[in-house]
Amino acid sequence: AQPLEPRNLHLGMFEIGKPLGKGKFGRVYLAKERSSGFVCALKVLHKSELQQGGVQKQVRREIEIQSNLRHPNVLRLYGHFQDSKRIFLILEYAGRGELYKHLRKEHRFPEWKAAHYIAQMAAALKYLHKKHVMHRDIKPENILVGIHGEIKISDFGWSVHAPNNRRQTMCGTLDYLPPEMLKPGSQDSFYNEKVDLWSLGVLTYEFLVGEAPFEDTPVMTQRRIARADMSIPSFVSPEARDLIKRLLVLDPEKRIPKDERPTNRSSGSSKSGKA
Ligand SMILES: O=C(O)Cn1ncc2ncnc(NCCc3cnc(NC(=O)Nc4cccc(Cl)c4)s3)c21
Repeated sequence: AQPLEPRNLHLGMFEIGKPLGKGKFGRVYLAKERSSGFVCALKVLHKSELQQGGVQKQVRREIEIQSNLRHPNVLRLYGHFQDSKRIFLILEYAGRGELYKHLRKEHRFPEWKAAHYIAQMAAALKYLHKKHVMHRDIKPENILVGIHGEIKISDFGWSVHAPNNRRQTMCGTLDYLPPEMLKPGSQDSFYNEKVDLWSLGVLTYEFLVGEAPFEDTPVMTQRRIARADMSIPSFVSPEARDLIKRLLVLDPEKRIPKDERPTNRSSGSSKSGKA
């Protein structure tokens, strides 16, 4: 049954549990819907802070986009409600919390674990892109881990329908920004969901190496991104190196191209273009 069926959702319906974390715009709590016992995560957003941040429209868009998404590797947004001062997002609870905490603790993932995670990310992105939704903020901080170790892309606060030429003032790290979002050429420079494939390449690198490929001072990071200037350590396997190199391509249309002809390289195997 849909435990959160009634449209008149309100705070009194929930027993609030431990705090799960606090983001830039609000806190997240473990919560249980009283009548059904349904466990979820409740994100509390203060309208005043959203106004100050000028992000109310983004929250509305996130709710609209994410309410229609159903995929095992995309964190569910079950519903939302508000009172005079706050907006509440009713989210799927991810039992093993934030992926970046696991990454920092382990420094970097062994290839079997990184491959398992990147395969799930690729499946989630394939699903999102088929619906012409681009996330635009893929990074370890926006990936959660479920109780069975499966990963969930979360926080669609920056997601939009593709294509898009809106200039968003980015906050947070530049490390994951694709070149086409760094300095859009002319005003009508559109970018599309391929931006997520660049970020997937950065994520693959960071899982395997333990730091982002273009990590540097902000100015240098932008310059290195614009040139796809990175070096891959020798302990990274040839297969992983190949995947990173196929994702961190400056031309968005050349990232993991769909109908790639196997290159007739003399040495090495020519792999199919399948992502
Ligand atoms: O991650 C943690 O801190 C702790 N944690 N641990 C377990 C767990 N299980 C589920 N959710 C968690 N956290 C909430 C993740 C989010 C999902 N969707 C969001 N959307 C959003 O913040 N939107 C938003 C806000 C303000 C402005 C704008 Cl523009 C958009 S946040 C969990």
